[in-house]
Amino acid sequence: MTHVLQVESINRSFGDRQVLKEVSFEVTAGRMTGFVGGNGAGKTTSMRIILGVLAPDSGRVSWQGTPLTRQMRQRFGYMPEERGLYPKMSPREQLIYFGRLHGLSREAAQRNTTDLLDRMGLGERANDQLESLSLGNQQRVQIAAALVHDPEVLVLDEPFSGLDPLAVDAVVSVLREHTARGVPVLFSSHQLDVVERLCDDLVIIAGGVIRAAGSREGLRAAYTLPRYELRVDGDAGWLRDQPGVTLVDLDGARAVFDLAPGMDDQQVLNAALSRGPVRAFGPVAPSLVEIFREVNQ
Ligand SMILES: Nc1ncnc2c1ncn2[C@@H]1O[C@H](COP(=O)(O)OP(=O)(O)OP(=O)(O)O)[C@@H](O)[C@H]1O
Repeated sequence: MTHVLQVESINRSFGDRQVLKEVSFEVTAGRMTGFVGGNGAGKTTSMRIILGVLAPDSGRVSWQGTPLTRQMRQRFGYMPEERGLYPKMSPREQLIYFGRLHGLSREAAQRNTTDLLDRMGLGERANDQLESLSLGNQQRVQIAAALVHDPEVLVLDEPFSGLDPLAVDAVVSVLREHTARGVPVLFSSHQLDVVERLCDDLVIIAGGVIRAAGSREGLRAAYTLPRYELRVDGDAGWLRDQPGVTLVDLDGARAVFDLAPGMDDQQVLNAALSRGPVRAFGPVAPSLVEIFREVNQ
């Protein structure tokens, strides 16, 4: 398979503590992949190994079917957990510097810098000293630094932490442009609501082991309970006596219920319709928070 960043059977220990165990997952071109896991689960360690900052004890990482080399990684964009900008330099100087470091011509580096600073809402602060910017704005510069050389692959460690909702949207729109051009994007986050909103694929890690991976919809479907929501005009209490129905929550006209295996949800819908108008009826998809809790149990 081409155009896929492949992490294959990575193991890594620190001393006698194994923190990554046979970690395998893929980041597909043109998709935003959210990497989620609790504190100490192994996200940063995995990302460092992808970028070659840290060596695995065994396993490998490949891009487009070829094991990564230093030269290939030069074309990657990486936002490390430990932010590494120069406090006395201006955002503009830093971004041009990083662009040049990754092989861009001066003109291309300047062009990309101007464009990115504008897109990130930093145009007016472009020439201020970085340390005079708010933390959220410094974070935007850090993200821009990972993007300035038009990377082939993007790996971002907690890019959204500390950003206000408008900044999150600005960053997401820039990242979406990269995915639209076929760039695979891997980002870690603790903000499950943000991940849920913007990722196409998900990788969930706990205790150094990949617990679940796949498309957001696929995971939701896999973890969907036989749980439904019904909203009617009157009282939905009659559901109590409906065969196969176990009420989970009843709030007058709104009910959440589980349906026994093999029961036909359409029978319940018909029963509801025979009593009056039905305003909503359908399966309840689990939130990412619920999936996350379940795989961490
Ligand atoms: N250089 C190191 N030396 C020793 N232990 C380390 C080192 N780096 C990471 N670890 C350990 O490896 C485990 C995984 O850490 P890692 O930073 O990858 O987790 P994480 O999922 O990124 O966590 P968080 O969400 O808290 O940032 C942790 O138990 C951590 O203490």
